[in-house]
Amino acid sequence: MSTSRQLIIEGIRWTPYQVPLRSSFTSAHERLVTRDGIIVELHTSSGTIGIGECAPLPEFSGGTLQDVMGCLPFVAPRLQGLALSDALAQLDQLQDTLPTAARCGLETAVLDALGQHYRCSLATLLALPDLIEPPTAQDLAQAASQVRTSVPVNTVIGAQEVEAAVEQARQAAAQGFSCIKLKVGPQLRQTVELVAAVRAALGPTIHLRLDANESWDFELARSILSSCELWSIQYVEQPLPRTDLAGMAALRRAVPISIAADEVLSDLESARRVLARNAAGIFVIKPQLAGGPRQSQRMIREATAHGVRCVITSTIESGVGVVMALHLAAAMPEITLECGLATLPLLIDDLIQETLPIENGHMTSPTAPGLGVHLKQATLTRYAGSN
Ligand SMILES: O=C(O)CCC(=O)c1ccccc1C(=O)O
Ligand SMILES: [Mg+2]
Repeated sequence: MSTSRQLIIEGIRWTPYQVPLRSSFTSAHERLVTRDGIIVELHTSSGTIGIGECAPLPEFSGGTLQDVMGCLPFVAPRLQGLALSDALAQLDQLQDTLPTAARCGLETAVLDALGQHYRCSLATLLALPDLIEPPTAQDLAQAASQVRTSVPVNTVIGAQEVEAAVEQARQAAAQGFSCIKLKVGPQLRQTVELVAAVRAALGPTIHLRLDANESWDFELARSILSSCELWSIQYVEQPLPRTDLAGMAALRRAVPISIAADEVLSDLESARRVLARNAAGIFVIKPQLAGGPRQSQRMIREATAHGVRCVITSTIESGVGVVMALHLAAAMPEITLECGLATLPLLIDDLIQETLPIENGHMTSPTAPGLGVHLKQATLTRYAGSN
């Protein structure tokens, strides 16, 4: 196997996009109408192109789209001329100076090119014990054998009137989803009514999870979750503000429902703080916000070592970012719960040529080299943003 050392980064291009959602999507944070992000294309000396996506969520962490746009002209030249493996090391070194989504997009593009070079999927690359170069054919076969072919996913239902949410939940169950996540807000009666109605409509076996996106305080959380105990909730994401680690830890003791950390997880350090405070039983890992697939892997391994289970989710980005997260989920045996990756149908267009079907509540990571997906250039041009 030839080493990737001969493979040099010749240039990096980036294109901002703004893709409308099919219909607006509401959480306790905001009402999302369009999704903005940046597609990165990395050209190598062998003529291959690696792609990646930067799609920050400013209300979470890691900066704004403008922050990412602002840093790319400075980072790109520092990667240019480097071998792919040196570029990964360089990104690690720059880690603290880059918005996490920038690091995520650049790292994805490097790994996509690396996977194409070794003719293995990104999932296989991520399942290697180490990215020591070059992996032998046996290393790659061993890693490939650990990759799951199919990843169970949940669907997510935006905050809305009970009747409409129940109808969407019915449709999701009919499509084969066995896990449904409901976005909820700071209303006690409406939330309990919603959970009861969805549970009644779906029967006892579907997994139901809630996402409060920080909109509750301790007493409201205790009331809602105590009232929902009967309806069997898999877990609730970020019930309390991200700063309230003590409240999260106390809530875990006060209610018999698992508490998941989401907004509070902005990097490895924040994950360590949550683990140290015993503030969550589950981690929601968004590779865009964690700083890319490899940083996500570090967080997932530390969490797992502490008995905390992890879920990988999208940030409602395009197919480029979602397929990266799907490869990550497929590569890691630690990931056993349903992942929040069924979000491409929310967008008018996913910007990729391939389709990533959701069948019976599962998604399959591509086996083609690298990410295994390619940009629809004309569509990217059509949705090119003005950022
Ligand atoms: O988890 C999912 O099913 C989809 C991902 C999701 O809900 C989400 C998407 C964009 C921004 C925030 C969130 C969130 O989990 O809070
Ligand atoms: Mg969440």
